[in-house]
Amino acid sequence: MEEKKLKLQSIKDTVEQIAEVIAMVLGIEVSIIDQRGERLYVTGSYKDTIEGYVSLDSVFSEVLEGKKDQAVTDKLQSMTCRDCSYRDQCLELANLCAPISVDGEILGLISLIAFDDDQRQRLVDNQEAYRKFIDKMANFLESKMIEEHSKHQISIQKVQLEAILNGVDEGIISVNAKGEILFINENAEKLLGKSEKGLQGKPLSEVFRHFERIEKALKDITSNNKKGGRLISKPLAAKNGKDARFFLGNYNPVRKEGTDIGGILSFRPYKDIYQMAQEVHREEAFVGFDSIVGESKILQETIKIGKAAAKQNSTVLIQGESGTGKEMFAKALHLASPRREKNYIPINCGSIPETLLESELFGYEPGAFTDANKKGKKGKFLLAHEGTIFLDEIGDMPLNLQVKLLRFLEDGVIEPLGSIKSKYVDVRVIAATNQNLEELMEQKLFREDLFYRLNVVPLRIPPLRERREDIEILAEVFLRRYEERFEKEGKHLSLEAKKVLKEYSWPGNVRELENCMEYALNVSKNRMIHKEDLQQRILGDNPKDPEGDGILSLDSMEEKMIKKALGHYKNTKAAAEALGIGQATIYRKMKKYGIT
Ligand SMILES: Nc1ncnc2c1ncn2[C@@H]1O[C@H](COP(=O)(O)OP(=O)(O)OP(=O)(O)O)[C@@H](O)[C@H]1O
Repeated sequence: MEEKKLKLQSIKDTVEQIAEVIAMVLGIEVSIIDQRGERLYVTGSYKDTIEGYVSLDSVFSEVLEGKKDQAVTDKLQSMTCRDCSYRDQCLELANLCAPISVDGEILGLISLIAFDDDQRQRLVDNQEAYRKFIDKMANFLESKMIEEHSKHQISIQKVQLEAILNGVDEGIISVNAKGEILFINENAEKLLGKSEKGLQGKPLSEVFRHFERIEKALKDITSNNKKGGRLISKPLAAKNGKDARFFLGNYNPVRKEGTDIGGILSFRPYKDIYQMAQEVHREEAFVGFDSIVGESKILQETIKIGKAAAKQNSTVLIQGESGTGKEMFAKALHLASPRREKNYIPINCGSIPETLLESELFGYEPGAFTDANKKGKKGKFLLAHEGTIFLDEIGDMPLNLQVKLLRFLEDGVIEPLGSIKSKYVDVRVIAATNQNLEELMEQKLFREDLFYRLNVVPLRIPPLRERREDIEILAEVFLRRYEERFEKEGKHLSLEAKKVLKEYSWPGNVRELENCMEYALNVSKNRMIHKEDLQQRILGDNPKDPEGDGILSLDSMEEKMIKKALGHYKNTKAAAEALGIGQATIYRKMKKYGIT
């Protein structure tokens, strides 16, 4: 953007007033000329007789070019006037000029003009005093021009700043030292459902519920901290009739020379932040094979097989105990495959009731059942068209669906419920199980033909106890993953704690280790995570209560109760019923605590 230059025209009113003041005080006419030689103002009765621009060979041009000093120019004696092309029309007998300049650049001049002999004589006699006076006046015009220029710059900056603030996704409100609203951006208007007009001048406590508490918290931080308090990620509820709108906000005080002169509140809807956090976590959580942590030879070998398998289109059967990372491998296979741009659709065959699994997988036609969605439903296979479907817990798939899956693997077609026609879909299948499929086959619970169709590329994920070298690095990765969430950064494992971790059998594998680190981070009280900060089961059969007071965390209680119920009933359905939770919930919680 071109920066506006300093110009005398921008203070035209002041130019006129100053010219009149000088003329009145000195009794001599005054002309003020700008940088380009235009007479901006002439006092007295000659106003209309004098030409708009000075001639280029006049004494004024010399002053504007910085060639002449400020002595009186007497027309009768001046060489410049003798050669001036305007000489014959010129009515001026003498003049005294003072340049108006800023930072060495001449931006115009003030000229005292004698139109008669009396004025000329006074000019000659008092030139020293007059010169000082018009110099002062020139200085005044200079500072006025600078002031006008800064005002202009500030107004441009204000417009730019408002455009920036209106362009951000957050709501932004600035307040003065009393907490009254000065500015509110367009997004804040939208989020609060109120207009800027209605909000200007109002205290924030009229806009947000319980803002007084926030102000008090701020004061408390400020009184303990010379730099002044800041609030980060504070929950805010905006008053909106009976309803409230919820946000997370940051408040930054604006301070000048140690004094609060106001503050800036920025806020986003709570919902957005939650979604964003989830997305970031998901993104950060997985980028493919590179996210699979572990340096053991056996794991590296498995990754190598996985990478090679990813390039082909063959069906992969991932086998491994619960929590070994089967799902991770499945996702990594998809991301390393030519299908990576298409859908990856995971489905857990064990956590969906048998009656629903068929429609979940293969969908149904419009009007297939009386209480079904009238438009029909696309099954996971159709959603995964050209991509990958991950059939987790394949060992739990009921036999009738095993037939349908086999049909797909053999002919590439599926049959949605209620349809008489088969549909062709292009889907790569990755299946996983922590069960022993050979045993299931012996018990006739798993079809042999399906097994061989699935097991084209077998991938066995080794349990953690077979790759103890990975334990320390995995533990470290999980500590770093959770430390931000719990705001407990820089924690490390003591040598003793590492030893315990390495010796433990890890029946819940990596998931159990992950939970163990989350727990340890939670309970540890100093920078080092000691062996006492680890869960009791990891410490051994007869561990000491780390707190010594018999109090368990709610998570530990939950884990204990689930184990007790499972031990007692020997099946998940009955255990879930006894605990008063659904079957999907007990599966989720079993997964969480690494219970197999
Ligand atoms: N090598 C690894 N590096 C990093 N994280 C891992 C690794 N292996 C497993 N995990 C983590 O452990 C947890 C369990 O992994 P995942 O769900 O893939 O296991 P799973 O074998 O599919 O379990 P289940 O059989 O119970 O479904 C996840 O949070 C995953 O991020």
